[in-house]
Amino acid sequence: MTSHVEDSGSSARLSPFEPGPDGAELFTAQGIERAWVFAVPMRVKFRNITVREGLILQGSAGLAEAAPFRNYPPPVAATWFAGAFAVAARGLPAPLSPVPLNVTVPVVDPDTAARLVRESGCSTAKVKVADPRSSLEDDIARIRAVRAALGATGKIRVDANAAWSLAEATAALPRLGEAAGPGGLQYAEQPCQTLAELVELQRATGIPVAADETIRLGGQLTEVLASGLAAAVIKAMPLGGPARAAALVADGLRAAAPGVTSAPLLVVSSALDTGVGLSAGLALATQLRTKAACGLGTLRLCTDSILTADPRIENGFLYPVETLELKGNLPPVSPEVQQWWRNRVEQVAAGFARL
Ligand SMILES: O=C(O)CCC(=O)C1=CC=C[C@@H](O)[C@@H]1C(=O)O
Ligand SMILES: [Mg+2]
Repeated sequence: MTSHVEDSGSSARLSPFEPGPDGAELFTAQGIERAWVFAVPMRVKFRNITVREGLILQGSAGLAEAAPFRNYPPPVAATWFAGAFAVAARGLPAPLSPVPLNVTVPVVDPDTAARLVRESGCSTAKVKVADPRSSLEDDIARIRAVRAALGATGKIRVDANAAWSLAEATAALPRLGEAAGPGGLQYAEQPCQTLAELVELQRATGIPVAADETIRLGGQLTEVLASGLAAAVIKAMPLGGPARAAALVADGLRAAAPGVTSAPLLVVSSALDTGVGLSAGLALATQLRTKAACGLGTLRLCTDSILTADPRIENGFLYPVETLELKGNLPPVSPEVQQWWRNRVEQVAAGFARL
């Protein structure tokens, strides 16, 4: 069920990044002084990813992360780059607050799931479900193991990454809620694809539902905030950086206010970022003053780090790191990966030129 990444390749990799001609022009216009490409192996396969890749950009205010997933469409990738340009040029607000975390439980066997929960110190767990490589019975066993490790008072969320039809989700969620035991599920994150399905599912099952892909890929943050869904998953860099993400949330909540009686829980989550992107997540959580456990504990899913010091996880909280500094002695990224990111930046530059 779980594919483990080879030990031999467990080191993070980092190389200076040479943009192509259009990318170089874009970087100069955006005040980017230096850039690097990174590749960090994952401990376990996570949403089909075994190596997390992306760019680190340095501007006058510091480091920023531009790491849209390879399969992201160009406009979503461009928004992510725009966010990185903003962070590199203007920096993050200070000071950043520590935030409570959820432990992220990938599609692993029940014993591994329980161990991840126990090691995390978190009182909220987010369990990945509905993976094509596993069954509903596997999901139920994983959730039971998580409940046993978490104790009766912990909260359990599940994330289906839009894998189910409305009918499948309507059948599966009550069973997962039962497996979660006391209190059931805190919420189910993106069980189905469309916002209409999510709203109908929450109404039909009475189980709280959160939107994720509808926001970060579908661009429907405002609609989600007005929809009556129980929670909204907000990711700083895919939404154009922490300042823009916070502004979009504030605008959306203002617009929704007259008709919506209860605002959704705002859950700031990682995009499997390095410590650079996670710092932007901390900035967003600080600005939104969200009390919900954040999905920013994902460094545990990686084998290694590109920074000399990362935001620190302690007792289920993430604490900011004062200075972001890249390690100086990492092995280089493969030519194929470097070329892929050169092409990605050329494509993003073409999009910016059309604006
Ligand atoms: O929210 C968390 O606990 C961790 C982050 C996480 O689950 C994700 C990070 C990156 C890509 C996504 O597919 C995935 C998610 O769907 O929320
Ligand atoms: Mg999600």
